[in-house]
Amino acid sequence: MTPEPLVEVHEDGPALATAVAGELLSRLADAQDAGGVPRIALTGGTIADQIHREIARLTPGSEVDWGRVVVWWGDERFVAPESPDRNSGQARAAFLDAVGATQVHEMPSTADASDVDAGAAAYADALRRHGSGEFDIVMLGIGPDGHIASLFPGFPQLDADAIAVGVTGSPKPPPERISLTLPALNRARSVWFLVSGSGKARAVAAALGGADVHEIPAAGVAGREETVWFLDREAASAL
Ligand SMILES: O=C(O)[C@H](O)[C@@H](O)[C@H](O)[C@H](O)COP(=O)(O)O
Repeated sequence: MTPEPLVEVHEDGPALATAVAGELLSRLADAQDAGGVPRIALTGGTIADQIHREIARLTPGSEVDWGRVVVWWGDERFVAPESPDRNSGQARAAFLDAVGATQVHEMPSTADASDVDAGAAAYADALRRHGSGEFDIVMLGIGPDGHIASLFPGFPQLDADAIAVGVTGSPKPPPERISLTLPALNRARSVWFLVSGSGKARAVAAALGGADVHEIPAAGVAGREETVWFLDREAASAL
């Protein structure tokens, strides 16, 4: 039985980004102090980018050695490696390069795999090889429709039991994506939802209210030890 989700509300997006970045650095430092090499999965999106930039700003004042953090993604757009749409490219620009992250496992691009399903299979193999099916922290944005990663309402991938899946016809452009599945995401010790803005308020309330996962995919994700909803006031306004 996973513990009840925690809800943390911050004034606005910038305050939310600072709080999440600070909490992440604190958790990573604690894990490293205990001799661990923490494994995290990043997400894409607007608030995630703000959080990433705060991580870059706050890291110099932290004890975190980013060379001893293993970085994965929960989802990625299946586009050319240099495309500005790539979640990994955005994260590298926002903080990974600046903080010196070296154990970074990007999801395949169109240059790495013949198609989106082959890319998903390759990422699943990489996760199995590195034994990192057990993430310490998975971070997830959420769409107005309740999607998380690239798992969208009504899509068959919501019922997949593979580690990673290809997605085509995404309602959020670009259309082709690779995503971890619900079983893979739910193997995380901690799941953090990162949500800013009134446009997500209905989805947040529905997910916390026990909506059907096929209607609100966010309702189907929980950490084995912890689930935290990091919200700003607008995103929390329907609770
Ligand atoms: O690749 C993606 O698009 C993301 O992983 C996606 O799941 C995102 O996190 C949400 O759509 C929220 O995005 P915004 O924060 O930009 O609304």
